[in-house]
Amino acid sequence: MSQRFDAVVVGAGQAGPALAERLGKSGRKVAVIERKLVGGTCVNTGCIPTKAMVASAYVAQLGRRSESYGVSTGEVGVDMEAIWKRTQGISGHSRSNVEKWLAGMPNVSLLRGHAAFESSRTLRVGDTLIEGGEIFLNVGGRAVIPDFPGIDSVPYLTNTGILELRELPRHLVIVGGSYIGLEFGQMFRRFGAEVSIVERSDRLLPKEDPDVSAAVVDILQREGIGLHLAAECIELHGKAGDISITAKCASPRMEVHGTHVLLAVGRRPNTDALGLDKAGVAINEHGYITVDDQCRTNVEGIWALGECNGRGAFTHTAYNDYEIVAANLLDGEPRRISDRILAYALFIDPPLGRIGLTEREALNQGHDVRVGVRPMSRVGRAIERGETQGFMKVVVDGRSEQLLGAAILGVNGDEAIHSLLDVMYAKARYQTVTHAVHIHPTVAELLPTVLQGLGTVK
Ligand SMILES: Cc1cc2nc3c(=O)[nH]c(=O)nc-3n(C[C@H](O)[C@H](O)[C@H](O)COP(=O)(O)OP(=O)(O)OC[C@H]3O[C@@H](n4cnc5c(N)ncnc54)[C@H](O)[C@@H]3O)c2cc1C
Ligand SMILES: NC(=O)c1ccc[n+]([C@@H]2O[C@H](COP(=O)([O-])OP(=O)(O)OC[C@H]3O[C@@H](n4cnc5c(N)ncnc54)[C@H](O)[C@@H]3O)[C@@H](O)[C@H]2O)c1
Repeated sequence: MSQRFDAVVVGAGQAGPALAERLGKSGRKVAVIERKLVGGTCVNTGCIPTKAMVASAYVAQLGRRSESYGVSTGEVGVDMEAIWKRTQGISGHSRSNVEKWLAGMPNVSLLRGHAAFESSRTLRVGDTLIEGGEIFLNVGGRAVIPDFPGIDSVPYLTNTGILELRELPRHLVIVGGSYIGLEFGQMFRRFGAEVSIVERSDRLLPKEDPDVSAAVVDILQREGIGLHLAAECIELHGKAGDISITAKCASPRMEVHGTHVLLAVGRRPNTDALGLDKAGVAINEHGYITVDDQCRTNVEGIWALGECNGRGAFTHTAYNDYEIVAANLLDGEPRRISDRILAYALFIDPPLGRIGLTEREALNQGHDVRVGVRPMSRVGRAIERGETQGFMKVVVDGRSEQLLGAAILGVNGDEAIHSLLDVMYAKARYQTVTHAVHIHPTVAELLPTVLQGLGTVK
Protein backbone atom coordinates (compact mmCIF):
# COMPACT_ATOMS: atom_id res chain seq x y z
CA MET A 1 0.00 0.00 0.00
CA SER A 2 1.19 3.54 -0.59
CA GLN A 3 -0.05 6.94 0.52
CA ARG A 4 0.88 10.39 -0.69
CA PHE A 5 1.18 13.50 1.48
CA ASP A 6 2.29 17.04 0.71
CA ALA A 7 4.44 17.02 3.85
CA VAL A 8 5.76 14.23 6.07
CA VAL A 9 7.14 14.85 9.57
CA VAL A 10 9.17 11.97 11.01
CA GLY A 11 9.18 12.07 14.82
CA ALA A 12 6.70 13.72 17.16
CA GLY A 13 9.28 15.24 19.51
CA GLN A 14 9.72 18.90 20.29
CA ALA A 15 9.71 20.33 16.75
CA GLY A 16 7.50 17.90 14.82
CA PRO A 17 4.00 18.53 16.22
CA ALA A 18 4.26 22.34 16.14
CA LEU A 19 5.56 22.21 12.57
CA ALA A 20 2.83 19.75 11.52
CA GLU A 21 0.18 22.14 12.81
CA ARG A 22 1.57 25.07 10.81
CA LEU A 23 1.94 22.93 7.67
CA GLY A 24 -1.62 21.60 8.04
CA LYS A 25 -2.99 25.10 8.48
CA SER A 26 -1.21 26.15 5.29
CA GLY A 27 -3.45 23.69 3.42
CA ARG A 28 -0.90 20.90 3.06
CA LYS A 29 -1.95 17.29 3.64
CA VAL A 30 0.45 16.24 6.41
CA ALA A 31 1.56 12.92 7.93
CA VAL A 32 3.35 12.72 11.28
CA ILE A 33 5.11 9.39 11.78
CA GLU A 34 6.01 8.34 15.33
CA ARG A 35 7.48 4.97 16.27
CA LYS A 36 7.05 5.20 20.02
CA LEU A 37 5.58 7.84 22.33
CA VAL A 38 4.48 11.23 21.07
CA GLY A 39 6.25 14.05 22.87
CA GLY A 40 9.61 12.30 22.37
CA THR A 41 12.46 12.42 24.86
CA CYS A 42 11.56 15.60 26.72
CA VAL A 43 8.04 14.58 27.58
CA ASN A 44 8.60 10.87 28.23
CA THR A 45 12.17 10.22 29.36
CA GLY A 46 13.87 13.62 29.61
CA CYS A 47 13.06 17.09 30.89
CA ILE A 48 9.57 16.57 32.24
CA PRO A 49 9.99 13.37 34.30
CA THR A 50 13.42 14.43 35.56
CA LYS A 51 12.26 17.85 36.66
CA ALA A 52 9.27 16.26 38.39
CA MET A 53 11.71 14.03 40.31
CA VAL A 54 14.03 16.96 41.02
CA ALA A 55 11.02 18.64 42.66
CA SER A 56 10.43 15.60 44.91
CA ALA A 57 14.12 15.56 45.82
CA TYR A 58 14.01 19.27 46.68
CA VAL A 59 11.12 18.73 49.05
CA ALA A 60 12.95 15.85 50.76
CA GLN A 61 16.03 18.02 51.23
CA LEU A 62 14.05 20.99 52.49
CA GLY A 63 12.28 18.69 54.94
CA ARG A 64 15.65 17.59 56.33
CA ARG A 65 16.68 21.24 56.74
CA SER A 66 13.32 22.40 58.03
CA GLU A 67 14.45 22.95 61.60
CA SER A 68 16.90 25.60 60.46
CA TYR A 69 13.83 27.57 59.35
CA GLY A 70 12.09 27.05 62.67
CA VAL A 71 9.75 24.42 61.27
CA SER A 72 9.49 20.81 62.48
CA THR A 73 8.42 18.17 60.00
CA GLY A 74 9.62 15.06 61.80
CA GLU A 75 11.78 12.49 60.08
CA VAL A 76 11.68 12.69 56.29
CA GLY A 77 10.47 9.57 54.50
CA VAL A 78 10.83 8.94 50.78
CA ASP A 79 8.37 6.68 48.97
CA MET A 80 9.85 5.77 45.58
CA GLU A 81 6.60 4.19 44.40
CA ALA A 82 4.75 7.46 45.11
CA ILE A 83 7.47 9.51 43.42
CA TRP A 84 7.26 7.19 40.42
CA LYS A 85 3.47 7.59 40.26
CA ARG A 86 3.67 11.39 40.51
CA THR A 87 6.36 11.52 37.82
CA GLN A 88 4.46 9.19 35.49
CA GLY A 89 1.30 11.23 36.05
CA ILE A 90 2.98 14.51 35.08
CA SER A 91 4.75 13.00 32.09
CA GLY A 92 1.65 11.05 30.98
CA HIS A 93 -0.53 14.16 31.23
CA SER A 94 1.88 16.07 29.05
CA ARG A 95 2.00 13.21 26.50
CA SER A 96 -1.77 12.98 26.34
CA ASN A 97 -1.95 16.75 25.73
CA VAL A 98 0.34 16.31 22.73
CA GLU A 99 -1.80 13.38 21.54
CA LYS A 100 -4.96 15.48 21.77
CA TRP A 101 -3.24 18.41 20.11
CA LEU A 102 -2.14 16.23 17.17
CA ALA A 103 -5.58 14.64 16.87
CA GLY A 104 -7.22 18.06 16.60
CA MET A 105 -4.92 19.45 13.90
CA PRO A 106 -6.58 20.13 10.56
CA ASN A 107 -5.13 18.14 7.61
CA VAL A 108 -2.73 16.19 9.88
CA SER A 109 -2.70 12.37 10.27
CA LEU A 110 -0.63 10.57 12.92
CA LEU A 111 0.84 7.29 11.63
CA ARG A 112 2.41 4.84 14.06
CA GLY A 113 5.60 2.97 13.18
CA HIS A 114 9.30 3.26 12.40
CA ALA A 115 9.97 5.26 9.24
CA ALA A 116 12.95 4.60 6.97
CA PHE A 117 13.76 6.10 3.57
CA GLU A 118 13.36 4.04 0.39
CA SER A 119 14.24 7.04 -1.78
CA SER A 120 14.52 10.79 -1.33
CA ARG A 121 10.73 11.13 -1.55
CA THR A 122 9.56 7.82 -0.09
CA LEU A 123 9.57 6.37 3.41
CA ARG A 124 8.58 2.87 4.46
CA VAL A 125 6.49 2.44 7.61
CA GLY A 126 5.80 -1.28 8.05
CA ASP A 127 4.06 -2.42 4.87
CA THR A 128 3.11 1.09 3.80
CA LEU A 129 5.07 3.37 1.50
CA ILE A 130 4.64 7.03 2.36
CA GLU A 131 5.43 9.52 -0.33
CA GLY A 132 6.10 13.10 0.71
CA GLY A 133 6.54 16.29 -1.29
CA GLU A 134 8.45 17.79 1.63
CA ILE A 135 10.04 15.70 4.41
CA PHE A 136 10.96 16.99 7.88
CA LEU A 137 13.14 14.82 10.14
CA ASN A 138 12.72 15.30 13.89
CA VAL A 139 14.05 11.93 15.02
CA GLY A 140 15.95 13.03 18.16
CA GLY A 141 18.56 10.93 19.93
CA ARG A 142 19.21 8.32 22.58
CA ALA A 143 21.78 7.50 25.24
CA VAL A 144 25.25 6.47 24.11
CA ILE A 145 26.14 2.96 25.29
CA PRO A 146 29.94 2.94 25.51
CA ASP A 147 31.81 -0.24 24.63
CA PHE A 148 33.24 -0.70 28.13
CA PRO A 149 34.58 -4.19 28.84
CA GLY A 150 31.76 -5.95 30.73
CA ILE A 151 28.98 -3.88 29.18
CA ASP A 152 27.33 -6.98 27.67
CA SER A 153 27.15 -8.94 30.91
CA VAL A 154 26.61 -6.32 33.62
CA PRO A 155 23.11 -4.78 33.90
CA TYR A 156 23.05 -1.00 33.50
CA LEU A 157 20.51 1.84 33.44
CA THR A 158 20.20 4.80 31.11
CA ASN A 159 17.94 7.85 31.51
CA THR A 160 15.09 5.61 30.32
CA GLY A 161 15.48 2.64 32.66
CA ILE A 162 16.22 4.69 35.76
CA LEU A 163 12.78 6.31 35.50
CA GLU A 164 11.22 2.89 36.00
CA LEU A 165 12.85 2.24 39.39
CA ARG A 166 10.22 1.87 42.08
CA GLU A 167 12.69 1.03 44.82
CA LEU A 168 15.63 3.04 45.99
CA PRO A 169 19.01 1.68 44.84
CA ARG A 170 21.27 1.19 47.82
CA HIS A 171 24.29 2.57 45.98
CA LEU A 172 23.93 4.19 42.56
CA VAL A 173 27.14 4.57 40.59
CA ILE A 174 26.86 7.06 37.73
CA VAL A 175 29.31 7.10 34.85
CA GLY A 176 29.42 10.65 33.43
CA GLY A 177 29.50 13.87 35.44
CA SER A 178 27.54 16.26 33.26
CA TYR A 179 23.82 17.20 32.90
CA ILE A 180 22.24 13.77 33.21
CA GLY A 181 24.72 12.40 35.72
CA LEU A 182 24.50 15.37 38.07
CA GLU A 183 20.73 15.82 37.95
CA PHE A 184 20.09 12.14 38.68
CA GLY A 185 23.00 11.96 41.13
CA GLN A 186 21.79 14.73 43.39
CA MET A 187 18.16 13.61 43.23
CA PHE A 188 18.91 9.98 44.17
CA ARG A 189 21.21 11.14 46.96
CA ARG A 190 18.35 13.24 48.31
CA PHE A 191 16.02 10.25 48.00
CA GLY A 192 18.43 8.48 50.34
CA ALA A 193 20.72 6.40 48.10
CA GLU A 194 24.47 6.36 48.34
CA VAL A 195 25.71 7.96 45.10
CA SER A 196 29.10 7.89 43.39
CA ILE A 197 29.86 9.76 40.18
CA VAL A 198 32.67 8.54 37.94
CA GLU A 199 33.84 11.11 35.38
CA ARG A 200 36.55 10.73 32.72
CA SER A 201 37.58 14.38 32.78
CA ASP A 202 39.57 15.81 35.68
CA ARG A 203 36.56 17.90 36.69
CA LEU A 204 32.76 17.75 36.59
CA LEU A 205 31.02 19.69 33.81
CA PRO A 206 34.19 19.90 31.73
CA LYS A 207 32.60 22.33 29.28
CA GLU A 208 32.03 24.97 31.98
CA ASP A 209 34.57 27.35 33.52
CA PRO A 210 36.69 25.72 36.25
CA ASP A 211 35.18 27.98 38.95
CA VAL A 212 31.71 26.69 38.05
CA SER A 213 32.91 23.07 38.18
CA ALA A 214 34.55 23.67 41.56
CA ALA A 215 31.43 25.23 43.06
CA VAL A 216 29.29 22.34 41.78
CA VAL A 217 31.74 19.86 43.34
CA ASP A 218 31.37 21.70 46.63
CA ILE A 219 27.55 21.54 46.45
CA LEU A 220 27.51 17.81 45.68
CA GLN A 221 30.20 16.83 48.18
CA ARG A 222 28.39 18.63 51.00
CA GLU A 223 25.47 16.31 50.32
CA GLY A 224 27.75 13.29 50.58
CA ILE A 225 28.04 12.36 46.90
CA GLY A 226 31.26 10.49 46.10
CA LEU A 227 33.24 11.88 43.17
CA HIS A 228 35.83 9.97 41.14
CA LEU A 229 37.46 12.18 38.55
CA ALA A 230 40.02 11.48 35.81
CA ALA A 231 38.56 7.99 35.55
CA GLU A 232 39.97 6.56 32.30
CA CYS A 233 39.60 3.02 30.89
CA ILE A 234 36.39 2.01 32.63
CA GLU A 235 35.41 -1.64 33.06
CA LEU A 236 32.24 -3.10 34.55
CA HIS A 237 32.21 -6.30 36.63
CA GLY A 238 29.65 -8.20 38.68
CA LYS A 239 25.95 -8.90 38.50
CA ALA A 240 22.63 -7.25 39.34
CA GLY A 241 22.83 -5.67 42.79
CA ASP A 242 26.59 -6.21 43.13
CA ILE A 243 28.54 -4.25 40.55
CA SER A 244 32.02 -2.83 40.49
CA ILE A 245 33.33 -0.13 38.20
CA THR A 246 37.05 0.17 37.75
CA ALA A 247 39.02 2.87 35.99
CA LYS A 248 42.19 1.02 35.09
CA CYS A 249 44.15 3.99 33.78
CA ALA A 250 43.29 6.30 36.70
CA SER A 251 46.20 7.04 38.96
CA PRO A 252 45.90 5.47 41.46
CA ARG A 253 43.66 2.80 39.88
CA MET A 254 40.07 3.53 40.90
CA GLU A 255 37.42 1.01 41.92
CA VAL A 256 33.91 1.69 43.20
CA HIS A 257 31.26 -0.85 44.18
CA GLY A 258 27.54 -0.27 43.89
CA THR A 259 24.18 -1.93 43.40
CA HIS A 260 23.13 -0.05 40.23
CA VAL A 261 24.96 1.70 37.40
CA LEU A 262 23.62 4.63 35.38
CA LEU A 263 25.34 5.44 32.10
CA ALA A 264 25.26 9.19 31.39
CA VAL A 265 28.08 9.66 28.92
CA GLY A 266 26.26 11.56 26.19
CA ARG A 267 23.67 11.11 23.46
CA ARG A 268 23.74 9.90 19.85
CA PRO A 269 21.29 10.77 17.05
CA ASN A 270 18.56 8.33 15.90
CA THR A 271 19.84 8.44 12.34
CA ASP A 272 21.34 4.96 12.06
CA ALA A 273 18.17 3.09 11.03
CA LEU A 274 16.64 5.86 8.96
CA GLY A 275 17.91 4.76 5.53
CA LEU A 276 19.50 8.18 4.97
CA ASP A 277 21.88 6.70 2.39
CA LYS A 278 18.89 5.71 0.21
CA ALA A 279 17.75 9.35 0.23
CA GLY A 280 21.29 10.70 -0.23
CA VAL A 281 21.06 12.77 2.98
CA ALA A 282 24.50 13.65 4.33
CA ILE A 283 25.54 13.08 7.95
CA ASN A 284 28.70 14.06 9.83
CA GLU A 285 31.19 11.69 11.46
CA HIS A 286 29.01 11.44 14.59
CA GLY A 287 25.84 10.56 12.64
CA TYR A 288 24.21 14.01 12.92
CA ILE A 289 22.37 15.17 9.81
CA THR A 290 24.22 18.04 8.16
CA VAL A 291 22.03 21.14 7.75
CA ASP A 292 22.45 24.72 6.64
CA ASP A 293 21.58 27.72 8.80
CA GLN A 294 17.86 27.15 8.12
CA CYS A 295 17.71 23.39 8.83
CA ARG A 296 17.84 22.32 5.16
CA THR A 297 19.74 19.11 4.43
CA ASN A 298 21.83 18.65 1.29
CA VAL A 299 18.79 17.07 -0.44
CA GLU A 300 16.21 19.51 -1.71
CA GLY A 301 12.86 19.10 0.04
CA ILE A 302 14.31 17.42 3.17
CA TRP A 303 14.87 19.30 6.43
CA ALA A 304 16.26 18.10 9.78
CA LEU A 305 15.19 19.68 13.05
CA GLY A 306 16.06 19.23 16.71
CA GLU A 307 18.72 17.07 18.26
CA CYS A 308 19.31 14.98 15.10
CA ASN A 309 20.91 17.94 13.28
CA GLY A 310 23.59 18.39 15.95
CA ARG A 311 22.98 22.15 16.22
CA GLY A 312 21.38 22.01 19.66
CA ALA A 313 20.64 19.38 22.28
CA PHE A 314 17.79 20.97 24.20
CA THR A 315 14.04 21.21 23.98
CA HIS A 316 14.13 24.95 23.39
CA THR A 317 16.64 24.57 20.53
CA ALA A 318 14.48 21.87 18.90
CA TYR A 319 11.44 24.13 19.18
CA ASN A 320 13.43 27.04 17.79
CA ASP A 321 14.35 24.88 14.77
CA TYR A 322 10.60 24.51 14.14
CA GLU A 323 10.23 28.31 14.35
CA ILE A 324 13.11 28.78 11.90
CA VAL A 325 11.71 26.31 9.35
CA ALA A 326 8.17 27.68 9.64
CA ALA A 327 9.39 31.28 9.34
CA ASN A 328 11.41 30.54 6.19
CA LEU A 329 8.94 28.23 4.50
CA LEU A 330 5.62 29.76 5.44
CA ASP A 331 6.19 33.36 6.54
CA GLY A 332 8.95 34.61 4.23
CA GLU A 333 11.01 35.52 7.28
CA PRO A 334 14.69 34.53 7.04
CA ARG A 335 15.29 33.32 10.61
CA ARG A 336 18.54 31.42 11.20
CA ILE A 337 20.13 28.99 13.66
CA SER A 338 23.12 31.31 13.94
CA ASP A 339 20.88 34.04 15.41
CA ARG A 340 20.37 31.78 18.43
CA ILE A 341 22.37 32.45 21.59
CA LEU A 342 23.41 29.36 23.54
CA ALA A 343 21.30 29.12 26.70
CA TYR A 344 20.60 26.25 29.07
CA ALA A 345 20.24 25.31 32.69
CA LEU A 346 21.52 22.46 34.80
CA PHE A 347 18.72 21.58 37.18
CA ILE A 348 20.66 20.58 40.23
CA ASP A 349 19.80 22.53 43.38
CA PRO A 350 20.76 25.31 43.31
CA PRO A 351 20.48 25.40 39.51
CA LEU A 352 23.05 26.66 37.05
CA GLY A 353 21.71 29.09 34.44
CA ARG A 354 24.12 29.56 31.54
CA ILE A 355 24.13 31.78 28.48
CA GLY A 356 26.59 32.64 25.74
CA LEU A 357 30.33 32.22 26.13
CA THR A 358 32.18 31.01 29.18
CA GLU A 359 35.02 33.21 30.43
CA ARG A 360 37.53 30.75 28.99
CA GLU A 361 35.82 30.69 25.58
CA ALA A 362 35.69 34.50 25.52
CA LEU A 363 39.44 34.69 26.21
CA ASN A 364 40.19 32.04 23.57
CA GLN A 365 38.20 34.04 21.02
CA GLY A 366 40.38 37.10 21.68
CA HIS A 367 37.81 39.31 23.40
CA ASP A 368 38.87 42.08 25.74
CA VAL A 369 37.31 40.15 28.61
CA ARG A 370 35.83 41.90 31.66
CA VAL A 371 34.26 39.78 34.39
CA GLY A 372 31.96 40.61 37.28
CA VAL A 373 31.45 38.04 40.04
CA ARG A 374 29.36 37.93 43.21
CA PRO A 375 28.89 35.04 45.62
CA MET A 376 25.29 34.12 46.43
CA SER A 377 26.21 34.57 50.09
CA ARG A 378 26.05 38.30 49.27
CA VAL A 379 22.62 38.18 47.65
CA GLY A 380 19.82 39.19 50.02
CA ARG A 381 17.21 36.90 48.50
CA ALA A 382 19.51 33.88 48.84
CA ILE A 383 20.32 34.74 52.46
CA GLU A 384 16.63 35.11 53.34
CA ARG A 385 15.88 31.79 51.65
CA GLY A 386 18.74 30.09 53.49
CA GLU A 387 20.18 28.95 50.14
CA THR A 388 23.48 30.76 49.67
CA GLN A 389 25.56 28.27 47.70
CA GLY A 390 27.05 29.28 44.35
CA PHE A 391 27.86 32.56 42.63
CA MET A 392 26.93 34.70 39.67
CA LYS A 393 29.35 35.74 37.00
CA VAL A 394 28.91 37.94 33.95
CA VAL A 395 31.37 38.18 31.05
CA VAL A 396 31.54 41.40 29.00
CA ASP A 397 33.56 42.54 26.00
CA GLY A 398 35.44 45.69 27.00
CA ARG A 399 35.57 47.01 23.44
CA SER A 400 31.93 46.62 22.38
CA GLU A 401 30.65 46.88 25.98
CA GLN A 402 28.24 44.06 25.16
CA LEU A 403 27.48 41.01 27.26
CA LEU A 404 29.28 37.87 26.04
CA GLY A 405 27.91 35.35 28.50
CA ALA A 406 26.95 34.61 32.06
CA ALA A 407 26.61 31.86 34.63
CA ILE A 408 24.32 32.05 37.61
CA LEU A 409 24.83 29.07 39.90
CA GLY A 410 22.44 29.80 42.69
CA VAL A 411 18.87 29.90 43.84
CA ASN A 412 16.64 31.05 40.93
CA GLY A 413 19.68 31.20 38.64
CA ASP A 414 17.74 29.39 35.91
CA GLU A 415 15.20 32.24 35.84
CA ALA A 416 17.33 35.30 36.65
CA ILE A 417 19.72 34.56 33.77
CA HIS A 418 16.98 35.47 31.27
CA SER A 419 17.21 39.17 32.07
CA LEU A 420 20.77 39.07 30.72
CA LEU A 421 19.83 36.82 27.80
CA ASP A 422 17.25 39.30 26.55
CA VAL A 423 19.81 42.13 26.70
CA MET A 424 22.15 39.97 24.61
CA TYR A 425 19.40 39.39 22.03
CA ALA A 426 18.79 43.16 21.95
CA LYS A 427 22.56 43.60 21.28
CA ALA A 428 22.45 46.37 23.87
CA ARG A 429 25.44 47.63 25.87
CA TYR A 430 25.83 46.20 29.36
CA GLN A 431 24.99 49.63 30.80
CA THR A 432 21.35 48.84 29.88
CA VAL A 433 21.45 46.49 32.85
CA THR A 434 23.41 48.71 35.21
CA HIS A 435 20.90 51.54 34.64
CA ALA A 436 17.86 49.31 35.10
CA VAL A 437 16.06 49.26 38.44
CA HIS A 438 15.31 45.68 39.41
CA ILE A 439 12.79 44.45 41.96
CA HIS A 440 13.87 43.99 45.57
CA PRO A 441 14.41 41.40 46.97
CA THR A 442 15.28 39.19 44.00
CA VAL A 443 18.40 37.47 42.70
CA ALA A 444 18.23 39.57 39.53
CA GLU A 445 18.40 42.81 41.49
CA LEU A 446 22.13 42.18 42.05
CA LEU A 447 22.96 41.88 38.34
CA PRO A 448 23.42 45.67 37.93
CA THR A 449 25.79 45.60 40.92
CA VAL A 450 27.78 42.71 39.43
CA LEU A 451 28.17 44.68 36.20
CA GLN A 452 29.21 47.84 38.05
CA GLY A 453 32.14 45.88 39.44
CA LEU A 454 33.60 44.51 36.19
CA GLY A 455 37.28 43.67 36.32
CA THR A 456 39.86 42.88 33.67
CA VAL A 457 40.98 39.27 33.15
CA LYS A 458 44.49 38.35 32.10
C1 LIG B 1 17.33 12.82 31.11
C2 LIG B 1 17.21 14.01 30.20
C3 LIG B 1 16.86 15.24 30.72
C4 LIG B 1 16.74 16.34 29.89
N1 LIG B 1 16.42 17.55 30.43
C5 LIG B 1 16.33 18.63 29.64
C6 LIG B 1 15.97 19.89 30.17
O1 LIG B 1 15.75 20.04 31.37
N2 LIG B 1 15.86 20.95 29.34
C7 LIG B 1 16.08 20.82 27.99
O2 LIG B 1 15.96 21.81 27.27
N3 LIG B 1 16.44 19.63 27.45
C8 LIG B 1 16.56 18.54 28.25
N4 LIG B 1 16.88 17.33 27.70
C9 LIG B 1 17.12 17.26 26.25
C10 LIG B 1 15.79 17.21 25.48
O3 LIG B 1 14.95 16.20 26.01
C11 LIG B 1 16.05 16.92 24.02
O4 LIG B 1 17.06 17.79 23.55
C12 LIG B 1 14.80 17.13 23.19
O5 LIG B 1 13.78 16.26 23.61
C13 LIG B 1 15.11 16.87 21.72
O6 LIG B 1 13.94 17.03 21.01
P1 LIG B 1 13.81 16.46 19.54
O7 LIG B 1 12.50 16.94 19.05
O8 LIG B 1 15.00 16.79 18.75
O9 LIG B 1 13.81 14.86 19.69
P2 LIG B 1 13.00 13.89 20.61
O10 LIG B 1 12.27 14.59 21.68
O11 LIG B 1 13.93 12.81 21.01
O12 LIG B 1 11.89 13.28 19.61
C14 LIG B 1 12.21 12.44 18.54
C15 LIG B 1 11.05 11.53 18.25
O13 LIG B 1 11.27 10.86 17.03
C16 LIG B 1 10.85 9.51 17.12
N5 LIG B 1 11.56 8.75 16.10
C17 LIG B 1 12.90 8.57 16.02
N6 LIG B 1 13.22 7.88 14.92
C18 LIG B 1 12.05 7.61 14.28
C19 LIG B 1 11.73 6.93 13.08
N7 LIG B 1 12.67 6.40 12.29
N8 LIG B 1 10.42 6.81 12.74
C20 LIG B 1 9.46 7.35 13.51
N9 LIG B 1 9.71 8.03 14.66
C21 LIG B 1 10.99 8.16 15.02
C22 LIG B 1 11.18 9.14 18.56
O14 LIG B 1 10.42 8.04 19.00
C23 LIG B 1 10.85 10.44 19.29
O15 LIG B 1 9.52 10.44 19.75
C24 LIG B 1 16.97 16.20 28.50
C25 LIG B 1 17.32 14.95 27.96
C26 LIG B 1 17.41 13.87 28.80
C27 LIG B 1 17.77 12.54 28.20
N1 LIG C 1 19.11 20.46 32.10
C1 LIG C 1 19.17 20.11 30.81
O1 LIG C 1 18.94 20.89 29.92
C2 LIG C 1 19.53 18.70 30.48
C3 LIG C 1 19.46 17.71 31.44
C4 LIG C 1 19.82 16.42 31.07
C5 LIG C 1 20.21 16.16 29.78
N2 LIG C 1 20.25 17.14 28.88
C6 LIG C 1 20.71 16.84 27.49
O2 LIG C 1 21.18 15.52 27.42
C7 LIG C 1 22.43 15.51 26.76
C8 LIG C 1 23.26 14.39 27.28
O3 LIG C 1 23.64 14.60 28.63
P1 LIG C 1 24.82 13.75 29.25
O4 LIG C 1 25.08 14.29 30.60
O5 LIG C 1 24.57 12.29 29.07
O6 LIG C 1 25.99 14.03 28.23
P2 LIG C 1 27.13 15.15 28.11
O7 LIG C 1 27.67 14.97 26.74
O8 LIG C 1 26.67 16.48 28.52
O9 LIG C 1 28.20 14.69 29.19
C9 LIG C 1 28.75 13.42 29.21
C10 LIG C 1 29.75 13.36 30.35
O10 LIG C 1 30.26 12.03 30.41
C11 LIG C 1 31.68 12.09 30.45
N3 LIG C 1 32.17 10.88 29.80
C12 LIG C 1 32.15 10.60 28.47
N4 LIG C 1 32.67 9.38 28.26
C13 LIG C 1 33.03 8.90 29.47
C14 LIG C 1 33.63 7.69 29.91
N5 LIG C 1 33.99 6.75 29.04
N6 LIG C 1 33.85 7.52 31.22
C15 LIG C 1 33.50 8.48 32.11
N7 LIG C 1 32.94 9.65 31.77
C16 LIG C 1 32.70 9.85 30.46
C17 LIG C 1 32.04 13.37 29.71
O11 LIG C 1 33.32 13.84 30.07
C18 LIG C 1 30.93 14.31 30.18
O12 LIG C 1 31.22 14.93 31.39
C19 LIG C 1 23.02 16.87 27.00
O13 LIG C 1 23.83 17.25 25.92
C20 LIG C 1 21.83 17.76 27.12
O14 LIG C 1 21.55 18.32 25.90
C21 LIG C 1 19.93 18.40 29.20
